[in-house]
Amino acid sequence: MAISELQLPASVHTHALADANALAKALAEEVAERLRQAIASKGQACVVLSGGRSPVPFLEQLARQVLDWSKVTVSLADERWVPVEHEASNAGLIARHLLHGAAAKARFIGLYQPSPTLEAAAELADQLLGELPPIDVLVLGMGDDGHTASLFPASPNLRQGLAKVSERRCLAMLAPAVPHQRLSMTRALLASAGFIALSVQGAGKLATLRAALAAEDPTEMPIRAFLHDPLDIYWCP
Ligand SMILES: O=C(O)[C@H](O)[C@@H](O)[C@H](O)[C@H](O)COP(=O)(O)O
Repeated sequence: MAISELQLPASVHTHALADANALAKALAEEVAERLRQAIASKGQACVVLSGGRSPVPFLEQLARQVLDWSKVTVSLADERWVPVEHEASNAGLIARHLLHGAAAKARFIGLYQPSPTLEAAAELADQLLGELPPIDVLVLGMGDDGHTASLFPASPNLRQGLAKVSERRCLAMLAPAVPHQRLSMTRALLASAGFIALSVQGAGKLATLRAALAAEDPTEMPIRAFLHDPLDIYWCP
């Protein structure tokens, strides 16, 4: 099965790449070009990235791109509520695979905050994200259950997290897999991005996308919140 077989809305563009390295390179080049354009027109650029396992080759390719990283703000679509030293930290992932060499000059705004409770940490992150410039580029991943960022089906706060209009930028979420406690940018903030890419690999994720396209309720599969607006899907077998 290939991504071209999906019945996608006209606003969704697909990029089918031969393998994970080709996808990483193509997506990194697209993201870098859009960041250069934002810097040229506004003097600054903001990119919001997702964590997980698959983004590593993309992050390494992005770190190699030639652009004025001192004018770029990098943030995270979501975070596991663990310190940056923890192996599951998305901030740690970004530090290891993107923010080195020239890209170390970028400003990073993370979501993790030490706090007595997850809810209080989300409120702190929400305030900190008040400093986030307009998002030029957002790169989302997607879980097999149709979650994206840390907008997980059945999570408390999910309905608030999926609201099209929201004062909140960040909410506490619960994932079915450890680390359960997550912090997620809200749909309202994520959907404000100028360019949104969804990076997915393998037949399983294609099957998830097919299921997501077969119904409308985003509380069942939160990725649905992003499939009916402009979106570029990068896929490889
Ligand atoms: O913190 C996270 O885990 C991510 O932000 C999450 O939303 C990720 O994008 C999906 O789980 C897909 O992960 P993979 O791309 O590694 O399968």
